[in-house]
This record gives sequence, structure tokens and C-alpha cells, in this order.
Amino acid sequence: MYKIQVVKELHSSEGKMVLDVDISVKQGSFTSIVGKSGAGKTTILRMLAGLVKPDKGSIHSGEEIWFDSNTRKNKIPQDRSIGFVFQDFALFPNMSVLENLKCVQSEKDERQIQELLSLTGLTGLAACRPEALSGGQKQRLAIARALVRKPKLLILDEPFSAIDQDTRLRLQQEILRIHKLYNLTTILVSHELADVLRLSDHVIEIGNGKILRQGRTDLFFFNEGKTDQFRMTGQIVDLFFESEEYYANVIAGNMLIKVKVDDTSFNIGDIVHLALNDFNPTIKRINTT
Ligand SMILES: Nc1ncnc2c1ncn2[C@@H]1O[C@H](COP(=O)(O)OP(=O)(O)OP(=O)(O)O)[C@@H](O)[C@H]1O
Repeated sequence: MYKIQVVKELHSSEGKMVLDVDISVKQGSFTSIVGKSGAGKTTILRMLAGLVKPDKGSIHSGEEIWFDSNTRKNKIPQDRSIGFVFQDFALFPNMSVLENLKCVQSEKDERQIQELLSLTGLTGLAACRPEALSGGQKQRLAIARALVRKPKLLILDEPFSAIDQDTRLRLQQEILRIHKLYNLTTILVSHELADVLRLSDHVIEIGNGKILRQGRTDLFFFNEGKTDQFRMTGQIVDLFFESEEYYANVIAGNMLIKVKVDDTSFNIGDIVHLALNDFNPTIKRINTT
């Protein structure tokens, strides 16, 4: 279990915000952190990785203490057994694919490098520089590099933002395969609910530096079973005014749904519940077997 109980004062263009969270991540789980831009998601990951120091609190990996403000313990990132894939991939531009992997290896192990190249489909590109790679290939290299030190925890911060839909789906399958193959605990930050739904088994929603909601992915996104309403979760992608009414376009699953909104406080990017009170579903068989 990873336990992240941290407090940190953050400074944004809109003023001060106190990030104050108590997060538990189960060993072997695939956890996603979602929430509006500026909510504090990346900062949580960076504190976990040891790249940002919390003001107060503690971070544990099982019995191991990575950070404790009381005892002033603060393990350096290299001692935390974490592989981090940054939004911009953070590859070394002057090094080849092979060198990008070798330079983070603590002990020379040619077999491991070849295994990672093969696992991420980069064997034929070992001599290329990052600039010659496509977005998807760069992302795969960033993942391979994050795995060189054999981490127990893999952290992915918006790793699919620069990638087209087809590549995205293939990479997600690869990430899931790697997650299981290496018995990793994986934490993903993503704005894309579809990615979160496909990949994770647990979701944590952060808003304004606090946990708003969390739970198993199926319960988080779908009807929580507390009402007999039809309910699904979506994300507002557009807000507009039409025939003297306000409307929102909401992506839910693979559908784009136009909904009338009475409350003008909604913003693009908000994660929302869509509900139908008098939902009367019908069922029709579509297979013939
Ligand atoms: N080390 C720091 N010290 C103080 N403030 C910080 C620090 N790092 C980030 N911030 C501020 O904290 C706020 C939250 O940033 P963060 O990147 O964690 O949000 P986010 O939820 O990941 O947003 P996005 O989805 O846009 O990436 C931002 O306003 C940022 O400027």
C-alpha cells in the first residue's frame, strides 16, 4: 500500500490554494487521478516521486518511509523505486533511443535493454534520436526508460495528450500488459475519462487541492446503485447559447450528448453526472445466436 498524507500550499495565478490529501493506493492497482486543470494532480505525483517537497505530512511505500515532515526524512527520487513518464516525455534529445535507456541504468544489463526495446516495439529504432520518432514512439521510449530501473510504481502524467486515437488505444493495451507483466502499481493522471475508464480499477477525483470523490472505477462512473435513475458520468467539452437557452455538449462513453443547462456556473472540462429521472429502457436482441 502507498500512503500519501500531505499538505502543501500552492500558488496559482488565482492566488493561494492548500493541497491537502490523504490517498491510499493498493499494491498492484491501476489508479487514476482526475480533476480540473490546476486542481493539484501533477503536484501530488511530483511529491510522491520526491521532486516536490510537501510542507507537512508523510509518504509511505508499505513499511518504507519516503517522507516524514516530523522526522525530516526525505528520500531522494532515485531511492523511491518509481518510474515517471512526464507529459512532455523528457527524453534526452542528443542521445539515441538506446542511449536514452542505457544512461539511466544503474548496472550494465544489455539483456534488459533488449527486452525493453522489444516490449515497446523499438528494437529497429535503437539508433535513432528522439526527434526522428513519432509521438507514439516517443511515448513508448519514455515508458521503456521509466522501466529501466525496475520500479515497483509507475507514474504516468497525461501520457497520451500528444497522441492520435489509434496509437493511443494500442499504447494503452501495451501499458496494461506491462502493468500486469511487471506486477506494477500504476498511477495515471489524465483529463480523458475514456482513458481512465479503459485503464484503471480505482479513480480519485481532486478539486481545489482536496479529494472530492473516489472509488472503484465501475462505481465511480456508473449508476452507484443508490437510485433507480439512469445515470452516467461524462465530461463537458463545449458550452453554448442557442435559441435563448444554454446548452452543454458532454462526452459520455463514446457518445456526444447535447444537454440543456440551467446553471451557468458549469465550465468546459467539468466532470458531470447525466441523469434521466423517468428513464424507461427497452431491450432488443441484436445477435442471432
Ligand atoms: N512547487 C510548487 N509550489 C507552489 N505552487 C505550485 C507548485 N507546483 C505547482 N504549483 C501550482 O499549483 C497549482 C496546481 O498545479 P498542478 O500542476 O498540480 O495542477 P494539475 O491538476 O496537475 O493541473 P493540469 O491538469 O493543468 O496539469 C498550479 O496553480 C501551479 O501553479
